[in-house]
Amino acid sequence: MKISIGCDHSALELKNSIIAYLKAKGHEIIDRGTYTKDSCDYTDYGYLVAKDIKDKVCDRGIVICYTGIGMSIIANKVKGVRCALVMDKDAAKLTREHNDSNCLALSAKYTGDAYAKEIVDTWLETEFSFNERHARRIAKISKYEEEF
Ligand SMILES: O=C(CO)[C@H](O)[C@H](O)[C@H](O)COP(=O)(O)O
Repeated sequence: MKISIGCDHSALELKNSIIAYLKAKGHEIIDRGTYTKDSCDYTDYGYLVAKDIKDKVCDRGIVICYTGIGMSIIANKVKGVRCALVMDKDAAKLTREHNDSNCLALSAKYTGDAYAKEIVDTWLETEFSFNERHARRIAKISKYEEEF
């Protein structure tokens, strides 16, 4: 899979660790930064990843900040992006099955390195359940998005 990934200063180590992990598994990575621990704004990196999803230059996106909240907010501003902030493996599975989420937000504060990788694996490996009610709700998200 081609995965775009970005973080702010608070999540640099987790981002780099996940990138190394995913590359070792054969995934293609677009690293949108940040690249140093200098304080920066999560908005700029979350936007770049979300834009990659919107522009279809990647299959999925992963965004990471201290809580994961800021990143999920900015990513969800971009049309077509369904970003889920996930701290639990079961939720990683459910957000793929129910929401067909195309972006995963992680927290460097609340989620340790090993568990974050388990979440990433689950999220990448779980397919959307092509169920009428889930498809209908996702279509409504797109419809409401068009209205604003
Ligand atoms: O947006 C956030 C909070 O929801 C992110 O976790 C940021 O990483 C955090 O705000 C960064 O804070 P800092 O004090 O500038 O390191």
